[in-house]
Amino acid sequence: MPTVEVLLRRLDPGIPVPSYAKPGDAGADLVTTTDVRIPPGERATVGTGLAIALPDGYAGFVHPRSGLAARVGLSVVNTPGTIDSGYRGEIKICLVNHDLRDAIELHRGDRIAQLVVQRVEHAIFREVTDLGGSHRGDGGYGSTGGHAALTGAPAYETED
Ligand SMILES: O=c1ccn([C@H]2C[C@H](O)[C@@H](COP(=O)(O)OP(=O)(O)OP(=O)(O)O)O2)c(=O)[nH]1
Ligand SMILES: [Mg+2]
Repeated sequence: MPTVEVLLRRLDPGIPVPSYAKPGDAGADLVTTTDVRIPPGERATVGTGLAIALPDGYAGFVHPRSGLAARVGLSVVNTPGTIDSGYRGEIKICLVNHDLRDAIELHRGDRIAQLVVQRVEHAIFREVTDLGGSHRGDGGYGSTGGHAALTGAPAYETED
């Protein structure tokens, strides 16, 4: 895995420096600094106790952890949260409980999301009147079919 140095401050010295659980992992786990209870369907913003300085040309993306998502319905409201290279404040995470029945109890130090550091580029937007042709053209929003149907409707549209 290629690496990039990211300057980091621990605003909360009791919180570990983020680390990758396995050598090929894309995300380094982030923890909550506080205990929090998220009722069904509600959200809560928690601190991670970390501030970073990403190099120019990089951004951080805060993704949910799939195990917690599948097990209890925990996700990130604005997934993936975008950490700009110029941001020096505490990385915060806006969590959401997608479960409709049970609250989620989180405790200080629990790993609740993961930070993916990626290269990014700025576009130079050049306005034109003709974008040129492509195979897809302007077909979007399910134009290729195969999307799930609502209850009672056929799974695939038929030609007749
Ligand atoms: O999950 C997140 C998302 C963002 N941020 C911080 C870092 C980021 O650089 C800054 C701004 O994020 P964003 O641009 O997504 O939010 P905004 O609502 O557009 O705020 P702003 O007007 O400050 O850009 O907030 C976090 O700590 N956690
Ligand atoms: Mg913004």
